Formats: sequence, C-alpha cells, structure tokens
Amino acid sequence: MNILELRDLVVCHEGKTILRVDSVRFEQGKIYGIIGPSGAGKSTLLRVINLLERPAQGSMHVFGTDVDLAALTHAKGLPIQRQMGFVAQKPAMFHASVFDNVAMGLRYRGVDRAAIRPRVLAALKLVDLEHAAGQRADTLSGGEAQRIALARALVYEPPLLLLDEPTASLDPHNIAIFERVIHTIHQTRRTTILIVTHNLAQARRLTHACLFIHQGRIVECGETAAVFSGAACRELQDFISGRMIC
Ligand SMILES: Nc1ncnc2c1ncn2[C@@H]1O[C@H](COP(=O)(O)OP(=O)(O)OP(=O)(O)O)[C@@H](O)[C@H]1O
Repeated sequence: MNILELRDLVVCHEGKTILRVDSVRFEQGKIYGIIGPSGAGKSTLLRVINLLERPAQGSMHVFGTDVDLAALTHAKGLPIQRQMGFVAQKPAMFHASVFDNVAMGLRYRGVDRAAIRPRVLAALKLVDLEHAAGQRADTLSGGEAQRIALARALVYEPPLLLLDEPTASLDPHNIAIFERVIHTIHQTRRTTILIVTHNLAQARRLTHACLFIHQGRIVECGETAAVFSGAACRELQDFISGRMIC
C-alpha cells in the first residue's frame, strides 16, 4: 500500500526549475534513501512533502487524501503536516528543558496532560537520554541535541518520518544510536521513513529502496541492493563509485 505519491511536481526558484518529478510512490512501512550530489534537489523534495515549501505545480496523495500542493492553504495543510515527523541536519532547540522540547509536539496536538509525561519519557528512553529530561536543551552536545530532535519527531508517533541529512554532523557513536532508533521504530511501528543522506554506507545499511536525484530529476530508483550492485545509469554508477562531484 502506498502512503505517499507525488505527481507532476515542479519546483522553481528565481525563475529556474530546480525539481521536476513526474511521479513517485512510497510504500507504507519501507525506509527510502534519497541520494544524489549536492544541489540536486534532495532537501527540496523533502521540504515539499513536509509542506514547508510550495511548488509551482503538483499534487500529493498522502494518508489517503489528495492535496493540490500549489493551492494548499496553511489551515488545510496543518493536519497533514502534523502526521509527519521532520528532522533537519541541524537541531534547533527551544530555550527550555529537554522534557519540554520533546513534550511540545504533544501539547500542540492537544494530548491529555496526564498522558504527556510517560510518552515523553518513553521517547527519551528510545534515544538513550532519559536521564537528561531536566537538563536545559541549550546545554546539550550537538549529538545529544540531534537525538532530542529525533525524540521530538517520534513522540507523537507519526506514520511518516522525514530525515534531512540527520547524521551529517554526528560522530560514529551518535550515528550508531540514531540508526538503531530508526531501525527500532521501523520494526515496532512500521513507520515509513525517507532519509536524505550523503553517507552511502548508511543508505546501504538502513534503507530498502533508494532514489537517486540528479539535476532536479529522479534519475533512478529501486531496491537498495539493486541500486548499489547494478545501477543502470552512468551518473549513478559514477556517483556510487565516487567519480561524480556535482
Ligand atoms: N530558496 C531558494 N532560492 C533559490 N535557490 C534555491 C532555494 N532553495 C534551493 N535552491 C536551489 O535549488 C537547488 C536544490 O537545492 P537542495 O537544497 O534541494 O539540494 P540538495 O540536493 O539537498 O543539496 P545538498 O546535498 O547540498 O544539501 C540548489 O541549486 C539550490 O541552490
């Protein structure tokens, strides 16, 4: 079953088309890697899906609803956006405790006060930071802050999780924790996960399927093992072997 489908998507900036997607589908419960050179349009794709960026045209079928992306209002988009978790490369912490940072998403969604505490503590436990609940979020290390950003995205159990280079600035220890959490929530919740990554070893470890974006187009997509062992297009072969730099 598809959880997400994009059709006839065109994204422009300053009169230039930076992303064009005729059609792409994402199956529920799978982990997808989005790979490609710098400036290819990977983050733009994720931002459009998360309704952070409005395209010139395009439609999205998500959670069983059809959305005209170019015409969508903030009010109509909000309930859709609230079913998605998003983690960016750099974690932005609110000036509050770790607990309050993670609880925020539940409070916005009107979750009962009594239910918030156990859910926040469970999310913190998932990222091995239960002990930091009372700490001020702005005193966390970069790796810890990114794990809190993940806990904040997971606490309301979104069916779709969007990760934009989430481990690009992390050390191997924090990367291992981050990947373990992704693996766990995929196993236990069947969360659909889209991860933009420059770390090809990570894409191989974590994902079931990969999309290769080059110059604003999805040039190739398929099962991860097939993408890495038998890429059809020359650009992807060059990218995987480290020959492509832009
Ligand atoms: N707000 C904007 N205004 C103008 N150009 C933009 C804007 N946002 C993105 N672009 C351009 O669109 C292209 C795609 O950007 P995007 O961030 O999606 O690439 P990316 O594949 O995620 O790159 P990276 O791997 O370096 O993060 C780039 O050429 C970028 O400069």
